[in-house]
Amino acid sequence: MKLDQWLISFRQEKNAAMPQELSTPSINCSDVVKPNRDLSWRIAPNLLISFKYAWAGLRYAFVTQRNFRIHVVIGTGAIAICVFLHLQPVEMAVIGLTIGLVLAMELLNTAIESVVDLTVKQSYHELAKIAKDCAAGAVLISALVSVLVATSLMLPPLVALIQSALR
Ligand SMILES: Nc1ncnc2c1ncn2[C@@H]1O[C@H](COP(=O)(O)OP(=O)(O)OP(=O)(O)O)[C@@H](O)[C@H]1O
Repeated sequence: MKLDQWLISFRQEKNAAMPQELSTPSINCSDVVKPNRDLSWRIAPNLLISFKYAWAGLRYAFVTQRNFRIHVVIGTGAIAICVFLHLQPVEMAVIGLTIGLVLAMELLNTAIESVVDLTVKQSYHELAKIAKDCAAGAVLISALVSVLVATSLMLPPLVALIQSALR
């Protein structure tokens, strides 16, 4: 049985089992569940085109989002320092993960901002504020965690290097 058919029969069974005053209005799930994503304006026909769209998203974020550019520069610098300090591969992997997390959060923040702006345009809405503030909060949390991780992994070898240079 297809997913949309299953959802329709599930909802009908659920409504039949409920007292009439508690049952939810019947929704035609085939209007909501679109297995072929009929609501999408365009669907990437193959993997190569999917990568092209993903690259377009990255380029958009880099060109338009100042914070994304700052995080790219800081992340690149952090990787350069890791290489310079000869950190262990696992330490580099952890720092790389946190850099990736921050950049991914920035991209999601940009996506949420765009969807919110598309929905409410230039009008004020309390839910738009919550969505944007929470997305910005997610970026902040990931950035703080990455600073904590980078500091705890880079500081000891950096201090040791400076001390040996001063001797
Ligand atoms: N339509 C809206 N309704 C209510 N509040 C909004 C709306 N648009 C923006 N805001 C408020 O203004 C703040 C800044 O909006 P903006 O679109 O610049 O998001 P941002 O997260 O600060 O952007 P960036 O991540 O690029 O710095 C939001 O965090 C939110 O509090």
